[in-house]
Amino acid sequence: MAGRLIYLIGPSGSGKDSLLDAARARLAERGCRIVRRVITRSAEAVGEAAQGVSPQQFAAMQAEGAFALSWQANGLCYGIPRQIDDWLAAGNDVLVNGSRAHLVQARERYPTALVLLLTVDQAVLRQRLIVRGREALVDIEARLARNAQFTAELIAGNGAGLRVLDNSGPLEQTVERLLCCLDHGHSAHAMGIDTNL
Ligand SMILES: Nc1ncnc2c1ncn2[C@@H]1O[C@H](COP(=O)(O)OP(=O)(O)OP(=O)(O)O)[C@@H](O)[C@H]1O
Ligand SMILES: O=P(O)(O)OC[C@H]1O[C@H](OP(=O)(O)O)[C@H](O)[C@@H]1O
Repeated sequence: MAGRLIYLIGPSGSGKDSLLDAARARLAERGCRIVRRVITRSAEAVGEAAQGVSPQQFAAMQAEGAFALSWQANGLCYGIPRQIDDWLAAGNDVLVNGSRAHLVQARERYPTALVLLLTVDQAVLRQRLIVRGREALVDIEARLARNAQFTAELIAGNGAGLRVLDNSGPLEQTVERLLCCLDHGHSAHAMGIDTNL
């Protein structure tokens, strides 16, 4: 049986990468793979969770059909390697750190995708971005401003069927919520279930 695409989205700084790191071993136990993204960010800034490439390399990879999904956001290009289709065909679930702006396209290509929206209190979010210190303050403000656009779009209906996971509290709690979602197809402790945000 084919695996399921799990498309994790949420504001910049809501904790997508942290959650995937913290849940990595337990996801692997369940046969769920986490895809390593290709990003046009410097190798030092992407960490192990992504492959950093130049814009030219990214364009060449895209032209070769290397990506199952790709998008642009925050001045960067993001690609999800086509390898995920082999994993899905082999029966593995595949977790993607996705983009809210690319949700419609992701659902078109993977109609059975489970979409998880990670949320965090706005005041906590700003603080976490500042403490993380990956972007300059001006870029942090741009990322926070970008969120307002998505809140409006999700309220307008694009978010129907999303499962919401709140990450305002300890990460361990969010890991449990994620695993509950995956094991039972629903999030008993999530902030909302099948929300129409
Ligand atoms: N539950 C949590 N409690 C405290 N700090 C957290 C929690 N989750 C994440 N953080 C911290 O918040 C910051 C942002 O997290 P992270 O980089 O994982 O977010 P992200 O959603 O992947 O962001 P982006 O989309 O910009 O890559 C990090 O410094 C991380 O350590
Ligand atoms: O704002 P939206 O479209 O949801 O997401 C845009 C992209 O920005 C973030 O990446 P990062 O902060 O550059 O690592 C997300 O992970 C996503 O890929």
